[in-house]
Amino acid sequence: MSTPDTHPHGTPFTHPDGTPKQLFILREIFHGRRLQMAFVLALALVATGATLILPWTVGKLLAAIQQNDGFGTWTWLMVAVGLGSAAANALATYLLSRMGHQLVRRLRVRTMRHALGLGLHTARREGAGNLATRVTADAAAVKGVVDIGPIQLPMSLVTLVGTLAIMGVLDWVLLLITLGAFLVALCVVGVVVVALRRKYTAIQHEVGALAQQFVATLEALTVIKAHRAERIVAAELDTRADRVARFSIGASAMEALMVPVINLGQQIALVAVILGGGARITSGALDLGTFVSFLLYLFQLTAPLVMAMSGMSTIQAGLAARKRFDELFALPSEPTAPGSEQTSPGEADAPAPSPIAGAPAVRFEKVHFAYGDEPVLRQVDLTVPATGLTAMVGLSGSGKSTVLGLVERFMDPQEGHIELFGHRTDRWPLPELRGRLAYVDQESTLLRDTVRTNLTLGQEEPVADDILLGALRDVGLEEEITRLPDGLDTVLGGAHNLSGGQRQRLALARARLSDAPLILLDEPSSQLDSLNELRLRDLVDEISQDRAVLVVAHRISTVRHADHVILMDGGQVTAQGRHDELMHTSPMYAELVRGQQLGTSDTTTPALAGGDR
Ligand SMILES: Nc1ncnc2c1ncn2[C@@H]1O[C@H](COP(=O)(O)OP(=O)(O)OP(=O)(O)O)[C@@H](O)[C@H]1O
Repeated sequence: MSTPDTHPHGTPFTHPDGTPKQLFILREIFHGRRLQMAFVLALALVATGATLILPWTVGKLLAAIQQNDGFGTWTWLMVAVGLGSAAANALATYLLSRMGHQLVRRLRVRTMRHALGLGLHTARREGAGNLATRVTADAAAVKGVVDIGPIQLPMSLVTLVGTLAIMGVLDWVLLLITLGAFLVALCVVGVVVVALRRKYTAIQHEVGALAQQFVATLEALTVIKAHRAERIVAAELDTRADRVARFSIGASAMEALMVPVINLGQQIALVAVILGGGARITSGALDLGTFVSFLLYLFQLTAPLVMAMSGMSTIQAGLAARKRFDELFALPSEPTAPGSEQTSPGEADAPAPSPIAGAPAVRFEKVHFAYGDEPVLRQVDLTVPATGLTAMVGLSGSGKSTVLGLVERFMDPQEGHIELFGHRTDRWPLPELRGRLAYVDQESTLLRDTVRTNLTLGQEEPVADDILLGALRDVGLEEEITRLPDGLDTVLGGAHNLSGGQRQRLALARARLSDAPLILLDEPSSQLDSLNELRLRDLVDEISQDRAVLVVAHRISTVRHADHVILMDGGQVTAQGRHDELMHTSPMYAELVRGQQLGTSDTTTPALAGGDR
């Protein structure tokens, strides 16, 4: 059985070629920037070369001073080499860092687009906080690889090898003494670098989980405060933060080992070289100038070594983050995402089918669907006529919202098929399919954006103010919106929030403005007062004259009004027909209606979606 975001035939949510889209950091940096990269490389080589010859010029200067001959030239050369090395180094670092920021920008854009293009179920399973961490902390970790990986780390290694080579030329015996002294230190550091990778993976995973839990907590803030549960949820968050800290402290302990171990290696090497060098000078095998140069190279050895080792740990963190990006990019996206590279064969490129005249707006045939193992819809057959109002009723949890989600293709059925205006939904290009639907979800979700944006969501052309105000008038919201400080341009969500009923009406106005031939309304009147409910009824009547409206009905008044009623029970359609017919033919429907009529004080518009199953 396929997962909810997976089509039974492998489309639309599977990868076109079945391979995960990996993040190749170095390839991404070099792509289209070969010249710039070559320039940075040249600068880095100049800086490294200058660093390598600096001690040699010092040795020459010393010799010139001893012989009192030409030390001015060597002084100037030494200063020029020192300054040249610093300038080339600074410029290379800046250019590389700039490229890193550009790469991170591209990575963030790609991540956000990919996240927006994920199937709804997948995105929710991943979690908002966890996805957001990819754009923040994980992207920053990848930047570390760019700063270190392509230039600094190789240059450190070149400097290291170059320094060792020059030391070998100066005195190979002293070089052997140096290597022996450093060997143990390097082994310890090598083990630490490998262990760090595991630590960084764990830290990034825990940071994602912490962000995820924090976001989920903030989303539930009203309930948390109302139940004075701040302390309990804070304690849970503390536990998560503790886990992050524990792993981070473990990593810090390892990182802290590196520099002292290398320094210790250097100290031991220094003592050994001084003793060995003294003996060799005494025996005449080594002169003082060469010995001083050797010592300077020995001092210079630590910097590239520390850089290489700490660079390795930064790279380990970046590679652990890269794995998290790879995991995200491997998640299949819907073929609707803006700029999505993923299309489903034969689907996204296909022209939109023309609606078949006389075909119903929606037809389910033997549809079976489960979010996990437990079936939510079983063998569902239903029809929504191309015009008129169709009401779907049933107890809570009977699968009504799931039916709407399947029509929208937020997920696909595991068995059976669904038709929209005579064509199977899996044959419609997804944007075309959704372009034919207007959907008001159960929560009447609004964007944290202006009233105007919320009203015209999905419309490509700007809509005139009088049309927007007309739609607001139809849902009784015109006055309330014009009273807001910036009217249609007031940003909702922050200082200006709407009540539940106002949100519901705004969402209805958005559906009103759309010219979609099928309107899906998920309990649109659950928070409306009787006056606004009457408005809604008029509005739906008007819209359904020439279009199909499928409404998950909450109130008996809506159902009475409907041209067609679908009764759901336990994931199955148990009856379909007109309200009057069903009152006679379906005892369950009659009982539901009567039970609800008795169970409410408002006998004119009693609620129909009743108690939990
Ligand atoms: N995203 C999801 N993941 C897992 N299970 C889900 C998910 N959404 C819904 N369900 C389950 O599917 C079943 C049907 O849910 P659905 O929301 O379709 O019912 P409904 O009839 O619309 O209920 P209500 O009237 O309360 O809104 C329920 O048992 C619910 O727990």
